[in-house]
Amino acid sequence: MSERTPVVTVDGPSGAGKGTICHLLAQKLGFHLLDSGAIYRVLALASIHHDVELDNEEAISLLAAHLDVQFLAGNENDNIKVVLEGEDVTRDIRTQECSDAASKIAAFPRVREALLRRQRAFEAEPGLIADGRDMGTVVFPEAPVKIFLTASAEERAERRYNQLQDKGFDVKIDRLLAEIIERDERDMNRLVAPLKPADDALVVDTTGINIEGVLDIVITHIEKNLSNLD
Ligand SMILES: Nc1ncnc2c1ncn2[C@@H]1O[C@H](COP(=O)(O)OP(=O)(O)O)[C@@H](O)[C@H]1O
Ligand SMILES: Nc1ccn([C@@H]2O[C@H](COP(=O)(O)OP(=O)(O)O)[C@@H](O)[C@H]2O)c(=O)n1
Repeated sequence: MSERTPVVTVDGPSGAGKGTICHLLAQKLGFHLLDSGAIYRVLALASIHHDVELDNEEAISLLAAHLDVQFLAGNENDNIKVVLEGEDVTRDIRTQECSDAASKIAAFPRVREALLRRQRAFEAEPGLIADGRDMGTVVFPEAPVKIFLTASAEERAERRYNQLQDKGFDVKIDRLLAEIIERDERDMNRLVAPLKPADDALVVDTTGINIEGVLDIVITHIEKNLSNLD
């Protein structure tokens, strides 16, 4: 990693608000954005499309090395468009099936290794906001600013429920909560790059704090730690 490019890492469990806060930060600071979870989700979908069993580490790491994915900037309020092998999969990668599959394949060391360079290539001037589980611990360990967002599982399930309902998905809150707890366990207990705060991360429990409140806390921390912001 170059010493000059400012990288802000934002890690944490599902529904903690990483994506939301990272979009707002990238807009405010004019930085690039890495949604690393989307890469794991796309790889999971590619595995399903190619009929690769989700326990086949070798085949999935091979797919990872050759993954044909593009992240295309939408218009200002739009999310980034995700294109896998020429097909728009922006919506398909957000299903519960894909979340579950992503967290299963993300536990394989060779899969993570195969995706490392692709993630680091997002680092570019004037700066990068990196959203994920291991951004501060593994992918950008020298980042000058690290944040770890969390919230109670119940609140995260409720946020996810409202979000998926707004997008027109038919979901049940009990199932979402169970899925979030199961995914947290798998992400926190895997042998490589487990979900945990970096030693030098600011940990923010966002339970009961609205998006604006969280953004204030995070911006204050960034301003204190990135000296060259205007
Ligand atoms: N602090 C917050 N309070 C209430 N809702 C939130 C908060 N942060 C995010 N949300 C909402 O919760 C949902 C999940 O947030 P998201 O940013 O996708 O989480 P993550 O990327 O960590 O999984 C979104 O609909 C978002 O608008
Ligand atoms: N840096 C990352 C990002 C995601 N992941 C995996 O990919 C899954 C989906 O990530 P995501 O960030 O899109 O998930 P949500 O927080 O949006 O629910 C996670 O449950 C992790 O298992 C990972 O292992 N490492």
